[in-house]
Amino acid sequence: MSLLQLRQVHAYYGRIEALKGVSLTVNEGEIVSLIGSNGAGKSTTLKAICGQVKIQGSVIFGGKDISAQPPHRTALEGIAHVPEGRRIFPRLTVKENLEMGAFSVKDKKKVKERTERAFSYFPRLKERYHQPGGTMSGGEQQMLAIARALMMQPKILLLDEPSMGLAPILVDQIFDIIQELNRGGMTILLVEQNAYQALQIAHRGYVIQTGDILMEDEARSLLANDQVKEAYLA
Ligand SMILES: Nc1ncnc2c1ncn2[C@@H]1O[C@H](COP(=O)(O)OP(=O)(O)OP(=O)(O)O)[C@@H](O)[C@H]1O
Repeated sequence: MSLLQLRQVHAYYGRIEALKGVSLTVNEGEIVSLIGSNGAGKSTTLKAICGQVKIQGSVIFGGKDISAQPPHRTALEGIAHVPEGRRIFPRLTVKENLEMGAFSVKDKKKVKERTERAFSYFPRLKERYHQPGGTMSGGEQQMLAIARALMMQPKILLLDEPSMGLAPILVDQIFDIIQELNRGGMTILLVEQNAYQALQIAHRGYVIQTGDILMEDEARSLLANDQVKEAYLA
């Protein structure tokens, strides 16, 4: 069943048309990877979904048109966005960062349960519970950014370049965790420049180029596609 649908979405930064009619679907339980080169419109697609840019066209989530909704509303609908550059609160501890992720949840017991659940995916964060986020390694900060997004118990995770700037061993760990989250039932839309690994863990994928969807297919077909290999997997 389709959880998220973009229908002919156009997005603008002033006069720049960053998305030129993007249509894509994410079904419940899937990992869908959106790949493309620098400036292709990957981050803008995620921003369009969560209401951070002005759009034309429609975004349908769980059967409801959420096109005109601002970010705090789309978050409440169940859309969690982990932006590029892992914007955690650097001076707050891991614990406080996680609590901020669940700011609208008043029941402390629930917050604690969710924290424990996040730690089951990210045991490293448990060891760093009282450490300020900004003093942790890049990989740990990425883990914290994802864990914080999980605190709202979203229906979908939008991940923007989670592997960016990480050492290969940490990239592998992050991709493993993304897969594990998906096995636990989380639906994921993954934006990545690391096209090879992103397609390896995805069910389906889309290729975006200068604001247009160029291709869509099963991830394994995209991995085997000569055009994709030449442009994105070389
Ligand atoms: N705030 C902004 N103001 C003006 N133009 C912008 C802004 N943000 C993005 N753009 C432009 O919109 C287009 C798409 O950018 P976007 O960040 O979505 O690409 P991307 O595929 O995520 O690239 P990258 O991998 O480099 O992050 C680019 O041409 C970019 O220069």
